[in-house]
Amino acid sequence: MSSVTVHAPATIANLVCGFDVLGLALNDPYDVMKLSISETPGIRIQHNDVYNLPTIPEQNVAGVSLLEMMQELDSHYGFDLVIEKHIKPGSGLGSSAASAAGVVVAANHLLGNIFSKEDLVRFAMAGEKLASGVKHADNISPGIYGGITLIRSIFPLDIVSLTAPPMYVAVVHPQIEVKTSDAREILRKEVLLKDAIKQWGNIAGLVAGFMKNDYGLISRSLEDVIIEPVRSMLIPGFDDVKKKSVDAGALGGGISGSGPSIFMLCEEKNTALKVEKIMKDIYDNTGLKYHTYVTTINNEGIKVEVNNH
Ligand SMILES: Nc1ncnc2c1ncn2[C@@H]1O[C@H](COP(=O)(O)OP(=O)(O)O)[C@@H](O)[C@H]1O
Ligand SMILES: N[C@@H](CCOP(=O)(O)O)C(=O)O
Repeated sequence: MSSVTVHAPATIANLVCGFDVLGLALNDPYDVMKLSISETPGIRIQHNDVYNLPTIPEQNVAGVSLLEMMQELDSHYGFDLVIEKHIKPGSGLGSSAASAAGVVVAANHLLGNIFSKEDLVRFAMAGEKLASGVKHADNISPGIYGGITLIRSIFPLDIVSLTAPPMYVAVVHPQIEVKTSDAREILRKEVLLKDAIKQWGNIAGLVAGFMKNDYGLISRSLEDVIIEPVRSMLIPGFDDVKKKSVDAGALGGGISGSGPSIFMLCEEKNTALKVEKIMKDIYDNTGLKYHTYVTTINNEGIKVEVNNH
């Protein structure tokens, strides 16, 4: 039986102004998944973690993504999947996307890389639909392509890999659960033209800032006038973290995905460490449990290791 082990990274969707269109992959944390291909049909899932997630394939985002892929295969293979989750579900760090993207990358490897990266995103979006009710690709794409990606269009898929200057990312994950489906439900369905103009100026500015290695432009563009004012109300300490981090020299930041995690981009490692300290001080005062990370952008994306038996 052949098997591979993949490291599926956490991802930060939206990158403040780019709701559903921008995302980046992180070097830490990541899930570890072992996938084996066998001649016994069906998908068998085991979770070696503390999150009590469903193991029935149709209820697990990894199972649903793999089923989507299997519909396009002629042969009737079976798969055994062991998931060791380190990215807490409902963290805003792309926990569901890590499972959905990780499993299709692993299966593609076992099948001889017959599918393109774009195909893999298409399969994994079925997992995101299960988790959040909507097919969005802003977490899955950076996992599969690595680095920072722009989803110019979802139907049909048009994914653009962006380059960016080196940056450090400080993240705080307050231990409250915000389900992506709930955090989407509370959003207004219409936007004012004046807000839309600000928002698309910021998205264009952020993409240009990444591509031109222009930290000043990146910093000025990290502003969200549409989603953040609504969702930030669900996150205790949000305004404080953001203001004090920017005062300490962070380029800017905001809600990671749909929250509750908050991220800050920094040019220097020292600044990211200062921001982490600010995050810790603020959450120590709230009494909420939390976890922090200081990490960098993962340009490689999901890492595949072949297991030798
Ligand atoms: N393999 C899986 N990994 C993570 N979440 C899963 C998985 N399978 C099903 N889910 C469900 O998906 C939801 C978590 O997704 P979501 O709210 O988008 O969190 P996140 O922001 O961390 O991705 C939870 O309801 C969880 O039960
Ligand atoms: N664009 C989505 C991203 C959700 O990310 P997650 O990490 O919270 O699953 C949204 O903002 O709803």
